[in-house]
Amino acid sequence: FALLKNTRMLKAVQKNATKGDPESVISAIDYYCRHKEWAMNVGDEKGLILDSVLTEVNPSTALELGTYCGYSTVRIARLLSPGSKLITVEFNPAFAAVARQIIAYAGLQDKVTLVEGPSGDLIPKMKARFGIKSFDFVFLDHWKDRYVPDTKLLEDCGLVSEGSVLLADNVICPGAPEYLKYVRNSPRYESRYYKSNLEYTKVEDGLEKSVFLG
Ligand SMILES: O=C(NCCCCCn1ccnc1)c1cc(-c2ccc(F)cc2)cc(O)c1O
Ligand SMILES: [Mg+2]
Repeated sequence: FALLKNTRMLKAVQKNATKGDPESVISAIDYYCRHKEWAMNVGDEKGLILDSVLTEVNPSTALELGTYCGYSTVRIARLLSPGSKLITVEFNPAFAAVARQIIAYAGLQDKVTLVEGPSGDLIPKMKARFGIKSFDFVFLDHWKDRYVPDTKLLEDCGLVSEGSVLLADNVICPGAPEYLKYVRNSPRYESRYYKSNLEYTKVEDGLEKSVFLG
């Protein structure tokens, strides 16, 4: 049933959004998830925080861990400067299939590379495969117990450098307590919590922004 939900979301985008217009794709998904079926997109409220952090960083290379249906992928890619690139990683092929179509519908496919597979295997291959020096911005929104191991992996692979910004979704709900401990206790990060709500609900959640100090 959950997989069918994603195709229903795609249908809602194709029906209600304008092809090539990212804002209308974002609105169509938010409307669908608020009024028809809840889904685990970062959503409109936390999305505004994502937008503001992204605009501040203005990354030339960005990484997203956890594509899902591509909602935050579209939010990020629509704000990238010309020539900037976003790599997004999704483990679930059914999610990835829907995301590709939603990203294409928004007209952002030239800015986005969607890679399918386990983040733990893909991260060490990023430099070789994509010629990435390091990521200026990383959005963590995948399995919450992968936030710490994948952050350590990014450090060990030299994929974050001084000034790189990590932004993590769901640090309260479902929660990523080990991650909060890691970035808040590490002398290598300057961390800040942005209080918000779980997408489309009144439940508390928030985003943690952590600047890598090198
Ligand atoms: O689990 C989440 N995301 C990961 C999905 C799978 C990632 C697969 N993958 C991709 C790449 N590598 C692995 C998530 C969950 C919730 C939530 C909150 C409350 C509730 F009652 C139920 C669910 C809210 C979110 O905002 C989330 O992001
Ligand atoms: Mg999330």
